[in-house]
Amino acid sequence: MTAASDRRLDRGRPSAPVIEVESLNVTYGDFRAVKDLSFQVQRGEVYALLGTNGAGKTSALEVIEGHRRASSGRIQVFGTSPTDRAAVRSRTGIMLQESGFAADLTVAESVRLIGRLSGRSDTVTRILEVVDLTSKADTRVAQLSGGEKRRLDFATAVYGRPELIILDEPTTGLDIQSRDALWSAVEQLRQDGSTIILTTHYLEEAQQRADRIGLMHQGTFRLQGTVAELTGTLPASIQFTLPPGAPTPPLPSGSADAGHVLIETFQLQRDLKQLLDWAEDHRVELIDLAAAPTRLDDVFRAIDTTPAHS
Ligand SMILES: Nc1ncnc2c1ncn2[C@@H]1O[C@H](COP(=O)(O)OP(=O)(O)OP(=O)(O)O)[C@@H](O)[C@H]1O
Repeated sequence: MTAASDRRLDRGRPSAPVIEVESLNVTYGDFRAVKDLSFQVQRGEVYALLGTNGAGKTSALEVIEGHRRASSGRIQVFGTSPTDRAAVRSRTGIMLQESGFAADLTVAESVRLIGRLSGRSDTVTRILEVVDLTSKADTRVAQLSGGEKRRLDFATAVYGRPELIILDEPTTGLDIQSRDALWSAVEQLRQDGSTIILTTHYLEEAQQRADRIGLMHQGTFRLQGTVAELTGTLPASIQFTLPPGAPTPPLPSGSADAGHVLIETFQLQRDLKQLLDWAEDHRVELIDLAAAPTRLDDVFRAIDTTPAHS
């Protein structure tokens, strides 16, 4: 039995979280970049840390990676300290925000080096296929494009199919095909039992791919949960224009300038049905009718007015 199938079989059993963060604080001098952050990532989850620029995402990830010491707090990875290299490093693949490869090594040499440093076993051929750099195996790192360098960074994280994969803005600078390929590779790793934590500024990706999201602003979580839980914090909207002389619709609504009506609702389907039934009964045409569910973008835009919670 392979390690991967072993892990798949294990997934049904309750197990300790892979990452446990309790009251994490990271300070730079007098500046508190991360303030009392608490969360857990369960085995097999894809967890996305989202947030505004400077929210503290990379600072928090660096502590989980073991690259930075927390100013205070309790952080456990696989039930031990992330700085316990012997226990954690060989089980963890990390893609940093910025590449650190020697410019004069070739792509194949770089991957071989990763392999030796990781302590995991894999083949250069397989990894180059996963990150679609087979045709660049003999190209020097200095000659790679920005997107190709990012794919080589991804190779560092997935070499040897680690149990925990930490990705800091993995798809920044990648074209749409490369982004889709990266997400397919992540999905495959997750199916094989890996746990993934990542940061991204592409909200659509997080909406489609993450099991849970932590939304950070100014060092703290403003919201944490599934996409449905996050979008459920704001109302959806129904908009239309009433023809002159039409009766008043049955639902509480916002501005009616020039007959334009905006209805905000947490019960989109129910209220839309009620409105359509009313319009039919009263023979009213709802001009330019549009119903929009709440999107992650809306939640993100409202971040300034969302109170902090730990
Ligand atoms: N080494 C450092 N010394 C001083 N301040 C730092 C240092 N690293 C980060 N900061 C500050 O800490 C805050 C959080 O930075 P961090 O890189 O963790 O944010 P982020 O959420 O990853 O941001 P982005 O989305 O822009 O990458 C920022 O205000 C940043 O300027």
